[in-house]
Amino acid sequence: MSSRIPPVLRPEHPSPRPLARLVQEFSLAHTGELDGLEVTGVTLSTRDLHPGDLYVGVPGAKVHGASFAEQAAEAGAVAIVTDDAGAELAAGSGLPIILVPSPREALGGIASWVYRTDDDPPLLFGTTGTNGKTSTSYLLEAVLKQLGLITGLSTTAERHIGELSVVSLLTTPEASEMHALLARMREAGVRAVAVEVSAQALSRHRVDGLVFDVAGFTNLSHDHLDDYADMEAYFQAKLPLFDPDHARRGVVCLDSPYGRRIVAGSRIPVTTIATIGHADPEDVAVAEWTVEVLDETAAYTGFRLTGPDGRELVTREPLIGWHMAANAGLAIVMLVEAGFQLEAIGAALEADGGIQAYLPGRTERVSGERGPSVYVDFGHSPDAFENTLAAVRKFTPGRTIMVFGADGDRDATKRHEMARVAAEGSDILVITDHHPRFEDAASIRATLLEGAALAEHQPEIHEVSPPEQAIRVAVSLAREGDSILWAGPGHQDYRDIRGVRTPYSARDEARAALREAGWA
Ligand SMILES: CC(=O)N[C@H]1[C@@H](OP(=O)(O)OP(=O)(O)OC[C@H]2O[C@@H](n3ccc(=O)[nH]c3=O)[C@H](O)[C@@H]2O)O[C@H](CO)[C@@H](O)[C@@H]1O[C@H](C)C(=O)N[C@@H](C)C(=O)N[C@H](CCC(=O)O)C(=O)O
Repeated sequence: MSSRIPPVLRPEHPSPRPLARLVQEFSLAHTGELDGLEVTGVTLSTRDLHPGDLYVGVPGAKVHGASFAEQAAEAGAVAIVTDDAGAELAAGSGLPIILVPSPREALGGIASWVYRTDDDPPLLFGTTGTNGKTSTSYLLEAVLKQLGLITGLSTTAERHIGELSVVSLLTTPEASEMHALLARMREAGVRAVAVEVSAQALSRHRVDGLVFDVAGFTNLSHDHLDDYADMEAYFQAKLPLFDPDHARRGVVCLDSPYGRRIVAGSRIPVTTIATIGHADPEDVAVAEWTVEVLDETAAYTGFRLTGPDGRELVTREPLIGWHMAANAGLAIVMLVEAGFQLEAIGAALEADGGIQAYLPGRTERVSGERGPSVYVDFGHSPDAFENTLAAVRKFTPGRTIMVFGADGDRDATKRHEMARVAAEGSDILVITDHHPRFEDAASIRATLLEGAALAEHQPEIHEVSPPEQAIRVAVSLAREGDSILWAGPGHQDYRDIRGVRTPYSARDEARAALREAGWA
């Protein structure tokens, strides 16, 4: 058992800035003497506080960050930035106190100032939406690399600085970490960065102080309704990315009905893209760019991207399913909007190792030549299940076996629908555990069984815990020609059980199960 918290990437050679200047430039009230104090970093966690940091005490869901002011002082913080409530809590710490109405809202601007991230920034791409934002970000990175740029990446899976890779804790890091990451990227010569932007990040000001050159929207469907009151609130959380504070221009995919609403609510110039046969025909008719899937196999998808002024790109990429062609189309149009020529992008796609780029755990085939095809996927919403199951079924001569569990302590309202969609699209369903967190795994499975019972089509259903056992049961039931789709864990290398991250890889478990069954 181990609990591993990924490191926060910071600049290796921070350049100190006078704290008095920050207060002056931002017109902030303060108590305590600031003259002579220099700041080299910013954090909102004492667990990641370096001497010389400004500690930003935010009111959290559980506790006010300012209640850790004394620990911050002991760890070498130069001052604390907080609100009125925080100032009372920090009074005994001996730290100078800089007052702001909302520390979370102030964090992005302050971090940008400390790390000087608005000084010659790289090309910034930000992608949001329920499904496809990680894949789109990886695709952007892959093509940008082929175009000759040193790239950076921030996704739910990993952060990349050129060739350096570190696993992620949050999908979108807190603003202090985001700006530290960008400063570290600058040291490494990074000139283009693809960032996955979650709704929670927008609601919590995690991308404040960044202006994306191009913002992308994939789609919106049921997710995160533990955090948002309803779909409308979830939609509204995404909209600020399409605001001049956050992006210069946008590319909006119209495949879900929310695309049209993003266009209507956007306050920046946007261009649109839609997938023929999947978006509403009226949206396809008005979209400036269209994606048309031409041919598909279990190994690749060929598609045509058509844009204004007769622009066209026909390509065949090692991506599975129409939804991946939609993500690729979005990434390509985002690059066009950033000023790259479609022809150059086409050449980058054709180049060896281009988009072959590693898309870890995105309908990743982990089986070999013999035996059932086994795919591990990261999708964990009903919509993602539907698309991935449809793609897998299409190339499966035999039966489709699905293995999945649901997140504990995350949106419980989607569990019935996830299970119903999974039952509808599979011949055999193996219901198992995912990250139980602090919930009871057996009762999550019971809810999933209830949801599966709502499907019109009833597959053979097994309930197997833990997931290491579930994949072995699935493999033992599979025959040559069958496919197994294990949805949820994707690239992740741990399971969260009662707050402890236990090392575990679905990809490794699936390979081991195939070996033990004599298929590999
Ligand atoms: C609901 C939520 O967003 N919570 C975030 C929030 O935690 P919190 O408000 O509970 O913080 P708290 O425990 O009350 O502590 C308050 C403050 O005291 C600080 N503190 C606390 C203890 C201590 O010893 N020292 C210290 O400095 C904390 O760092 C924090 O700044 O602030 C923390 C510090 O930055 C975040 O790690 C934490 O994200 C948690 C881990 C989380 O799971 N967030 C999810 C909802 C999330 O943001 N998900 C999205 C989308 C995922 C997706 O794409 O599906 C994401 O972008 O990851």
